[in-house]
Amino acid sequence: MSMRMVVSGSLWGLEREMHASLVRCCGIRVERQIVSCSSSSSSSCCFEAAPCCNRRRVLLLCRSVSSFAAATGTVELLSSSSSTTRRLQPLFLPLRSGKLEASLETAAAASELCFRGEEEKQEQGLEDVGNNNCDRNEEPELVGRLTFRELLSGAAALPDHLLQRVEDLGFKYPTQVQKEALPVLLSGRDMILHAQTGSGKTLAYLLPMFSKVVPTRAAVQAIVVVPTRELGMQVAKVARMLAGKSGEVPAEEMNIKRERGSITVMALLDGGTNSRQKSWLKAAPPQILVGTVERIGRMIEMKHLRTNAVTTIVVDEVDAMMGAAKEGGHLQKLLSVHTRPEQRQTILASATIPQHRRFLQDCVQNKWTKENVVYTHIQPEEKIPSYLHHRYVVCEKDDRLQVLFSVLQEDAPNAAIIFVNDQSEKAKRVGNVSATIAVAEFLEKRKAECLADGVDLQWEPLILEEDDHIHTRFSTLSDFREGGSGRCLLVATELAARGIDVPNVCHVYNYEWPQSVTSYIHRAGRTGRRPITEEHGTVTSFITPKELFVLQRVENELKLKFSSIRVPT
Ligand SMILES: Nc1ncnc2c1ncn2[C@@H]1O[C@H](COP(=O)(O)OP(=O)(O)OP(=O)(O)O)[C@@H](O)[C@H]1O
Repeated sequence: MSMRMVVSGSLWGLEREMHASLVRCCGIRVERQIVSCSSSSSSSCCFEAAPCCNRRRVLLLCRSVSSFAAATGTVELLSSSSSTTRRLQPLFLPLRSGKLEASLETAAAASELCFRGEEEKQEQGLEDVGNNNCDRNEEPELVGRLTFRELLSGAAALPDHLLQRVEDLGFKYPTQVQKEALPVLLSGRDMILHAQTGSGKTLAYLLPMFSKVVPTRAAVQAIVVVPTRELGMQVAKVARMLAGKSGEVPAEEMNIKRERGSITVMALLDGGTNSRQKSWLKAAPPQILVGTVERIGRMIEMKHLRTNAVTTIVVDEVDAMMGAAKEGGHLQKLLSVHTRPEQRQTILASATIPQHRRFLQDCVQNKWTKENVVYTHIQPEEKIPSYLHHRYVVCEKDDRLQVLFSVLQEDAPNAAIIFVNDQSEKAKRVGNVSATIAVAEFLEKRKAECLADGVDLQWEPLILEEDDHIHTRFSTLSDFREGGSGRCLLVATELAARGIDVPNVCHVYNYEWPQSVTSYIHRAGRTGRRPITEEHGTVTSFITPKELFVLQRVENELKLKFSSIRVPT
């Protein structure tokens, strides 16, 4: 049986153990977990969990008698208004002297009758009294086929024109993260959205934002903060598609072209022309702004950007930004000085939120979010999508280019990203050739040699790195997205690791081993980006014999298995 689990503040730190114990003692697999930070957490957890209850059972673990009583009371209250909340199950878990499994067994035994009763009813094909035909969707095989319209009509409603827009764009079924997050976000709650790469977080945060924006009001009402220009262009493009702007709007001149009554989206990104951005913001403020944090901060401080009408702030890749000294400072100022949490809905999203409990506390203490922020973690046991295949090749540093060439020849990917590490400042100063250029030039050279022998590899190596001019970066990424006529191989630094979405990338190569496990997750997540189909993607790392030990660490931490490949001859 798979369930959702809700843990209140007093049980923080025990989730991981509880997942394992629930499987062992009760045969329950936790598919999603909610943590509430509020002081009256058990009651607020019930409210949080209620929207999910018409699809799955939700287990609410309480440690003290008083929180259990509060939870039971709230469930009863909710049940009188909605039959679906009968699937919300408070469980009293006294947890004396750390005996988690013993407490869990006793608690589960006490509630078993209730679960078994429901299972038996389902087996006999009996419908729950008072439940409408929603229950038919509770069959596991049908859950994945719930449409946006079914999910978002009724209590957690999305305006019809937006639902229509989503369907017109070809999105019929919500992904897991959208199913979980949208009802809660549409109720107006703040959220820390922690879900795997490629799981569809962008749509999950943009739809509630669009549902609140008033098209006739010429003021910035929503801000999406992103770490890089590249990700900003991508998010702005999705937002413009939702706003009904046809096709891609690459030139920032188009931002100002606002039809009466329609929502406008402006990209306020590093590298744009300051004076133009200023006059656009003044003459025709867009309703939605997608920007890099430094640029947004500067515009606010110079009083070109007014934030008094802002009702939503989204921070995408929040861990990357909070973790960077400069961006972190600007971001904190935006969240707690330039705007106030009680005046807005705040959504902080990422596929990686290290030390999430600490982060949750920081959010509340520093007033980055409201106190009752919901922490939504989709598939907490799976930090990386299960449909990625992880391989490694052992080779010495000096042989790496040749080995890369052989592996590429064998794989023949239509679109791939080859990651190298950022060049150090010292290496730049002494004028060393960057790894991106070394790899791309080598591939070009071998391509030419093969062509001279009558073999057309059809490779098109492209380079993406921070030091390139923004226009070069923009056109490189456009070329890569469009695919061109050949097999596109993007040789990129860490810049391409966060958020970039090119669905046909089937291979990622770590030409240089990433500097952290977090970086491995994000690089790997550039492939396998079709959340509904769960198509496989392959991640191949090139490591020296001395680096072999790092694989074990990643295997343990991410619970994955690397397979070794031999150098193709
Ligand atoms: N409901 C859906 N049905 C089909 N495809 C979807 C759906 N929602 C999103 N997608 C597609 O899934 C891909 C990944 O979505 P998105 O970029 O939002 O992922 P993400 O969770 O933000 O990933 P990352 O953490 O890597 O940034 C995109 O190509 C997007 O168009």
